[in-house]
Amino acid sequence: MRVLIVTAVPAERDAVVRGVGATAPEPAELPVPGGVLHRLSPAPPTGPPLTVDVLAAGVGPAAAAAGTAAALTAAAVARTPYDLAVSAGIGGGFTIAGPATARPVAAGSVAAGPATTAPSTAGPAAAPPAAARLGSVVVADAIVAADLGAETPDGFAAVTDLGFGTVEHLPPAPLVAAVAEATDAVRGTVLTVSTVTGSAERAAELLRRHPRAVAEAMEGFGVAEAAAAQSVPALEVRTVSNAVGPRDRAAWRIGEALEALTGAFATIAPLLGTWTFDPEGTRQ
Ligand SMILES: O=C(O)c1cccc(C(=O)CC[C@H]2O[C@@H](n3cnc4c(=O)[nH]cnc43)[C@H](O)[C@@H]2O)c1
Repeated sequence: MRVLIVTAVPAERDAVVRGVGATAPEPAELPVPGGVLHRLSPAPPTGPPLTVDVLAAGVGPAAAAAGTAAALTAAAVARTPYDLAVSAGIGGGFTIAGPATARPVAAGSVAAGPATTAPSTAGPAAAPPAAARLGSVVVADAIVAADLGAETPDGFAAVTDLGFGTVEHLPPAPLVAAVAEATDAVRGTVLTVSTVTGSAERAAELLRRHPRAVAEAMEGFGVAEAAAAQSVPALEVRTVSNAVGPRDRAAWRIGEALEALTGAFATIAPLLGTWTFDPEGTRQ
């Protein structure tokens, strides 16, 4: 099993490396076009060998897509293709749970505490999931480009409404379920935005358009789009550093979120070691 994990910044990469590396020696550093892979080969307790490469590709969907495409292509050309691409890092959490119609937006404050796990049967069409609180782990069951489209007199139109491309990628459901259950994560839609939300109004608008959104970040769709172009499944794992809403950078709990990211990947790495996919993405 070969897994590519893509973060935005080196601090996130290092947090992931610490988590995966709990059972591995020091990472080797391998150059790829435009970046450096940190390669870890943790020994899974059973099953086939696991290679995990972690890449800090930069902030935003374009940098994420470029870095992911470069790493996937280099691996494919070397005849050692990846089986899975993971977008990982910190993110903003939609901190209030409940049905879309009764889902007010947090006005800047984040309720600390353990994550509430969404029902294990929840899929993209199910009821809105639980709140993604500070420090909680979020696993995307849908990776959605939230601002890829056009403003029209009738409001926002996604590129798909205009007849182009895609705005959503769905990670393999069995893998999402296994990773979310193992990490006690909130499961739901993770939005990819090019502009960090900075107002209650914008947060409310995003939730109105995406009632199952649990978090926003800036790279997931880029990773997933690059992976889809090479028929590689994608996953997105975030830990919540701040509430989506009025901008209050001083309230971001980056250290806590990075620690949670390390903890999440210490749990996820052994799972990946035993994971294989069939063409439908179901577990074998
Ligand atoms: O300043 C630091 O020490 C530091 C350490 C690790 C990460 C950062 C970042 O600023 C990472 C930016 C990254 O975080 C995602 N993110 C986090 N919160 C949000 C949000 O509310 N809305 C959108 N994105 C968010 C995003 O993916 C950025 O790439 C700093």
